[in-house]
Amino acid sequence: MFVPTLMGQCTPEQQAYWLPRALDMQIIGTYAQTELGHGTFIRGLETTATYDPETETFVMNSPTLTSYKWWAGGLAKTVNYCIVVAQLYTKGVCHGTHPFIVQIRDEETHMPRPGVKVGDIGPKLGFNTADNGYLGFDNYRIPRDNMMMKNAQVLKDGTYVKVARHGKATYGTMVFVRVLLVNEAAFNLAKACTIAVRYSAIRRQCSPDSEGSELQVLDYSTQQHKLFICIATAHALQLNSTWLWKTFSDTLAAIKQGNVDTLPELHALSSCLKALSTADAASLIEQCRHACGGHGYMMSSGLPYLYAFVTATRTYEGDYTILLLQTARFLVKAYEQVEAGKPLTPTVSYLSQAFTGKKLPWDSSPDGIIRAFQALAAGKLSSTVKSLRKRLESGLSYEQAWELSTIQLNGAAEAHCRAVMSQNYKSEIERLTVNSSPNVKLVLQQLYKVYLYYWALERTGDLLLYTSISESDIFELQLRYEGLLKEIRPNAVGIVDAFDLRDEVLHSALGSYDGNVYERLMAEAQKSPLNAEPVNQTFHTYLKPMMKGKL
Ligand SMILES: CC(C)(COP(=O)(O)OP(=O)(O)OC[C@H]1O[C@@H](n2cnc3c(N)ncnc32)[C@H](O)[C@@H]1OP(=O)(O)O)[C@@H](O)C(=O)NCCC(=O)NCCSC(=O)/C=C/CCCCCCCCCCCCC(=O)O
Ligand SMILES: Cc1cc2nc3c(=O)[nH]c(=O)nc-3n(C[C@H](O)[C@H](O)[C@H](O)COP(=O)(O)OP(=O)(O)OC[C@H]3O[C@@H](n4cnc5c(N)ncnc54)[C@H](O)[C@@H]3O)c2cc1C
Repeated sequence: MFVPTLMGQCTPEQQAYWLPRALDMQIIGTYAQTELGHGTFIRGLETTATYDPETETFVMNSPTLTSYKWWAGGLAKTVNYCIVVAQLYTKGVCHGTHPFIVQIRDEETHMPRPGVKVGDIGPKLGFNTADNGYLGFDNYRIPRDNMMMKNAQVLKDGTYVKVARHGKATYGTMVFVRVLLVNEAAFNLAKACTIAVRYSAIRRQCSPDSEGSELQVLDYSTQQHKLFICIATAHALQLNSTWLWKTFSDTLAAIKQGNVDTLPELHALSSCLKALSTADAASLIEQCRHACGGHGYMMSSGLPYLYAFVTATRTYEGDYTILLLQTARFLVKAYEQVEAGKPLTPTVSYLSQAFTGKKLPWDSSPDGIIRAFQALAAGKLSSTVKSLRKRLESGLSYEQAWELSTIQLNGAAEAHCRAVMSQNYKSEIERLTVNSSPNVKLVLQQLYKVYLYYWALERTGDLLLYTSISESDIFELQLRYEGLLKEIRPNAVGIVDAFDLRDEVLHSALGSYDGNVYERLMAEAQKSPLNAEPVNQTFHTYLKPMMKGKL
């Protein structure tokens, strides 16, 4: 996050000074925005940067315990520089949060600079290879030039100058990392399902008829139900990640030309796609662990590490709930656009359906299900706006009405994102497989149908509300979904092998390519320190005295 912020928030002159040093690892930095007391509410951050024109410096301070920077990766013991997001004061006026480059340790001795308090925040659920730290300032001075001045400046005499035309220029790094995190979610889910599917092909358990041999657990329908949605989702996230990256690049190019019109849609898309991709990946990685029984609970399976790493992404770079609410904010505005007869941006063009007043005729084809997801999203948004307006009519303020409607707002945002992801998934597969062999086309079509059928069956309640789907349609769809799982089964191992993830990347006794699961589990067990000697010394110090009643 240090380098992307230098690139996004510094003037060309500042980049010329800082970037080469950062890229050459002459300095190591982190991005310190979150505080002990605030992570989501950026405008509530308490760290201050007060400009002193006498010395042409900013004085950094942590006025309260809750103002201590908290969480930044590498902050505890690794970095010697930080990008610190602080409330900027000059001439007695607060201009809100701005980014500053702050040296916190001596480049030679690595000792913390005078006025800097820094340390580790302690053990975490995962991410323990990163020394996330805390940071406090006590009247610590930095040069004026260390304010990152691409979007705003403070002149030598303390005059504040706003440069960027759009108010959220300083949030650019977060959008960039959110876009990256969709790809990270796909990559880590692909690892987990490779591990779980390979293991499920090796693992044999139970024989339905007492004479027969035990079945591969991958042959069980319930195991296929657990795992094939994981494979389909890994592809869905990867294709949406590529699509979002292009949207991000196009928006950046437009902003460089001074056109910020597509920024709100990019923020809405990056928010909900980051939220859903990280939440789906985390829950499906845990589902992969569940599918591997006891051995999935071993650290040597690689699955606990993957879960602990990915579940953090649901929180950092914008908590799941918060980001969906950002998307909901954009959707409510789009709804009002439709009412006013104004044109809509591409990803919300389907919202006009919300005004037909009719249920969408059910069509179980892939395109029909995608249209159903769009009708569902439009219907949920319409119902949410109705609740919002009912509360406003009761005399509540907009903020109060909004807060009371946030459960529905989040539901509408999730439905919108599912519709966007489904549309992208199918259209990207069709675009990318134009020249593919029939077999590849068939397998990838089977996977996106698993995705569509799975989520349609997960959302039958909403489909009954907003489409003409009937009980028998749902019954038929369930049978079709279960049949599709059986069609995929023969190719399942080949499909995860196609992720082409080396053993060194998987780090898994269960998922290694050679399938020698039991030998690897035993080999990993031998590494346990408890196996260093036949009798551990605790027998003599605790167990034996206890058994002799002497403890
Ligand atoms: C958005 C908030 C929640 C609210 O902000 P606020 O200022 O109050 O704004 P609002 O009033 O809600 O809205 C005002 C308007 O501004 C618009 N807006 C808001 N945000 C943005 C934005 N980002 N872009 C554009 N527009 C924006 C909003 O729509 C409103 O517009 P309008 O008025 O409706 O028109 C805000 O508080 C917020 O964002 N909070 C979340 C805080 C957050 O995200 N914190 C993150 C801290 S940093 C962090 O967590 C870092 C984590 C690092 C972990 C490790 C990262 C690993 C990277 C993985 C990738 C690895 C890739 C390489 C792998 C390899 O090489 O192998
Ligand atoms: C592994 C990891 C690495 C991190 N790395 C960094 C880093 O390098 N740099 C950095 O600056 N930060 C980092 N963070 C911090 C991260 O950005 C914050 O944790 C995140 O932004 C969430 O903020 P918070 O922790 O204050 O949670 P809070 O915002 O306090 O959320 C707590 C709960 O309150 C809910 N909530 C909060 N506000 C609202 C609201 N307005 N409406 C409804 N519900 C609400 C949330 O949904 C959540 O359920 C990291 C965090 C983790 C876990």
